[in-house]
Amino acid sequence: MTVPAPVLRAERVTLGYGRTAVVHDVSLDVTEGGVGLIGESGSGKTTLARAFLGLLAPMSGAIWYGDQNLKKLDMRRFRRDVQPVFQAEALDPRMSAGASVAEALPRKERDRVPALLEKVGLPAEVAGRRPHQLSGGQRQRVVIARALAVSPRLLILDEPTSALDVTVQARILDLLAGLGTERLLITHNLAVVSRLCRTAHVLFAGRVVESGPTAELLARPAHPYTLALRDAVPKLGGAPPPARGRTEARPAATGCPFRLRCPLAVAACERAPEPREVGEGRRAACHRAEELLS
Ligand SMILES: Nc1ncnc2c1ncn2[C@@H]1O[C@H](COP(=O)(O)OP(=O)(O)OP(=O)(O)O)[C@@H](O)[C@H]1O
Repeated sequence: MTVPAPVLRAERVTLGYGRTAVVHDVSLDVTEGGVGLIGESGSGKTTLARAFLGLLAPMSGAIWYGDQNLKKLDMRRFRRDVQPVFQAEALDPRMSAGASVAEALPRKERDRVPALLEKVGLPAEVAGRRPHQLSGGQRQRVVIARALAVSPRLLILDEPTSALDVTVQARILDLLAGLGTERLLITHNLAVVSRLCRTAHVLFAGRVVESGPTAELLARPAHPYTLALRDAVPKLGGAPPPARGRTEARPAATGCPFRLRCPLAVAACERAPEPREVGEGRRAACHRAEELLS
């Protein structure tokens, strides 16, 4: 079986602001079937997404689009191929939904607005309304229609449903799943990743601590941080999950960054674990991954 080439690839990328690195030595491929970046606030998800969009140059390492380094790429073409889907709050409050979508289209293609609105499940009359006259779900659909206007190859979605209530969220996820456009999804919501991404990468303190097929990674985490994230999801009607480790502790500056919060930490964790293969298609940066998996 031939493995399709990744759409985008981060190769040993370190990213930061000024001289401060916040994403460290990350390698990951954006492959077919949807890729999710999971992690708590401040773990570096948006920073990595900005680098994948060509908005932030790596301090070291490289981002590849096919066989081309983003640094040397014709960005006009790239910006059509790889589209961000921002949160609906980014819509211009003075513009109607139709005008917002039309703005993203080349002038001679502006008659495609009704078809694009229909594609994202919006009735034609919505075109004349401004953002405050739309529901949260409708606003998010307008944002998606804008991104689809240039027929992109890949969507980079940053928390596309976090501002929406659960039923609206489910309908937007159905819409995204049915589009057939490749996606890189950034979220702290594991249910969203399960629905839209075949592969998931878990980020902690700017490092990928675990990667693998989403279903297996969530069913049987190989890193204690993935386990903590999974078990922190409140179950409807269930008791709150028991606290694991010290959730308030900052990432450790030396050794494994998760060790001060980790219920499984041992002396060996003072030495930083390298990411390594821990099963088919699975990698984890934890000295105790095999124990956790068994
Ligand atoms: N423009 C900036 N200047 C300086 N530091 C920044 C800037 N943007 C983000 N950071 C820092 O980089 C780190 C990673 O932030 P980032 O926004 O990538 O995290 P995140 O995982 O996307 O978080 P969230 O889920 O809250 O959006 C944080 O420590 C943050 O404070």
